[in-house]
Amino acid sequence: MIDDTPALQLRSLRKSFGRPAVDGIDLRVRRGELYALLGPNGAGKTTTLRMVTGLLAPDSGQVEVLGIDLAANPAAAKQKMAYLPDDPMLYGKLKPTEYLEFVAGLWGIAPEEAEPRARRLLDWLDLAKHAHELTEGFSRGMKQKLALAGALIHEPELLILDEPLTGLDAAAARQVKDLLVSHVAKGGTVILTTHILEVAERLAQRIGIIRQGRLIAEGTLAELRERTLGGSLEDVFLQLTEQA
Ligand SMILES: Nc1ncnc2c1ncn2[C@@H]1O[C@H](COP(=O)(O)OP(=O)(O)OP(=O)(O)O)[C@@H](O)[C@H]1O
Repeated sequence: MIDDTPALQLRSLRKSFGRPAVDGIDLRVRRGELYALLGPNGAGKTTTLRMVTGLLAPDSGQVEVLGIDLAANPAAAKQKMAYLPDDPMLYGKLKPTEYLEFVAGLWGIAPEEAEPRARRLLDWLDLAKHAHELTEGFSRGMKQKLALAGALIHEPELLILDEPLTGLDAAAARQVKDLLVSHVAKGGTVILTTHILEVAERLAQRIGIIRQGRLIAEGTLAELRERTLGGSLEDVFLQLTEQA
């Protein structure tokens, strides 16, 4: 039997901070998909992701991660996903290996299992040569990559990343993009927000556009083009968000 449980299902998700930030979002992301959420500043993207990852309680609506209801079973749902916030927090007095061991410990991963995983991630993200330096001396990009490694240490199926490429140089951006594409190629799922339209255009199978807390359009780039006057993703985006 084919398991068509979506990686993520949102039903009428709402959050208001005095005024609505997320105003009834329904979303379904398939397993094995790379889905990009776009939207102008303040559209509600980060608020949506924070509710998906259990950091913020919705006013109403439902979040289901790989068929698990987040509100009913938060620990099981969180085990399935990783969240990379746009301003990840690290512990400056730890070295990358210590940080990854620490995060692995929080997930209850045995050290003999955590150690090779950490080494693989540090190699992959080209951080191995800094493995024994304190992270307080790291550049923004190095911190971002280490935070990503920390988010991946428990080998989650669903990766949720808020602006993962902001502040990365070309080489680091390439490493992170390769990692995301490889995750999807292995059957995992990635949901990311980005203001870099070219990233969405090149990586995402589907793109969702959020405006004023609502999902106003969704589809492949070709489908979004059909709904508008066409042109580049930038043209399509600006038309859909009425910024053109
Ligand atoms: N903790 C909070 N308290 C009050 N208002 C908030 C809070 N978090 C978000 N908001 C408001 O909710 C709205 C949506 O914000 P959000 O950060 O989700 O937007 P975004 O789409 O991620 O924007 P950006 O692209 O600028 O990161 C904004 O009007 C913001 O000011």
